[in-house]
Amino acid sequence: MPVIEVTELRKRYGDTVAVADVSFSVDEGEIFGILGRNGAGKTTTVECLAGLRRPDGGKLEILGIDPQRDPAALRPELGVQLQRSQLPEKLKVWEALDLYASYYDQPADWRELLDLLGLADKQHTRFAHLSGGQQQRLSIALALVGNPRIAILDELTTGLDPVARRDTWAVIEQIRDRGVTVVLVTHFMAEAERLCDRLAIIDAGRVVALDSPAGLVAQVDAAQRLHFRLPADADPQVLAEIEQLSAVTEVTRTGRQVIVAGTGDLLFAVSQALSSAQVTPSELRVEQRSLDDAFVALTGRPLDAEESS
Ligand SMILES: Nc1ncnc2c1ncn2[C@@H]1O[C@H](COP(=O)(O)OP(=O)(O)OP(=O)(O)O)[C@@H](O)[C@H]1O
Repeated sequence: MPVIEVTELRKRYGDTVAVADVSFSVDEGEIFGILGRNGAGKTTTVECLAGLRRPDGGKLEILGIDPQRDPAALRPELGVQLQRSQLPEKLKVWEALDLYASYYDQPADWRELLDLLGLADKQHTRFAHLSGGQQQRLSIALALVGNPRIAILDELTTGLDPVARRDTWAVIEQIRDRGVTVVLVTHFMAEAERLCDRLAIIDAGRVVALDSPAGLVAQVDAAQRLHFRLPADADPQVLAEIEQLSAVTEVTRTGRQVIVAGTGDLLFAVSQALSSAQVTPSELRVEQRSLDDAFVALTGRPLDAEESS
């Protein structure tokens, strides 16, 4: 059952169109990802969802509530952790949680949240003395302290080291296991692939694809690639024959190293051609298609190299 419905959302800032046309729905209990490059319109989309920005057009419903029309009804249902959230440096962890809990009629037990997030021993630590990962985990606790049914988490693991990032992923899975629906904004491919049940890829303010990570990969008819090494005495004519196969789109040779790109039954067709020419290749491997390939095929460009790991 959808708990969030976004229909033809539009938002511009002056001449900049941040969101041109975004539609998606989020089912109860899932981790729904919004993946895209910097500036794609992800934050604007979730800020509109959270009622923090007024859309120029389109329709938004969270649990049947319009965030602009009835923000008071939405507040107890929605926990929001936005990018660049900062707390006063001297505020202690327990003070922040106690303060945020006081905003709600039926807050969660924040001590339990501290346990869940591995911050129990940091209760009396000031915000400025927490590590980046601990600050992020505190921001998740603050988003959950109102006992929301839905949590929006924006660029949660940006700036974290790989260990802290993986710890945070485990926490998000635990939150989902507690029945909270999670909307996760990210520009990390691995994060989207690992965590999200479904994923909207947003590019230049539009949804260009929406499916499970595996479904997105399967949608893309990206070339399969076979890599192998020819034996020193191989007749080079075999590559000309491989090039003629209907499954093959391209053959690239660098010294004895060969890459064959193609579709369909590529592995079978190439193996047969090699075998009938009595050529036994070494180091044969098939390159799997990935979410990165799907992203490139759908948007025309990769995520920046340093961002996609
Ligand atoms: N307050 C604002 N005023 C003017 N332009 C803005 C404002 N906020 C965002 N933009 C612009 O709108 C576009 C979409 O920005 P948005 O922050 O929604 O994208 P994003 O996908 O979340 O990117 P990032 O990951 O960098 O936050 C960008 O071109 C951005 O520069």
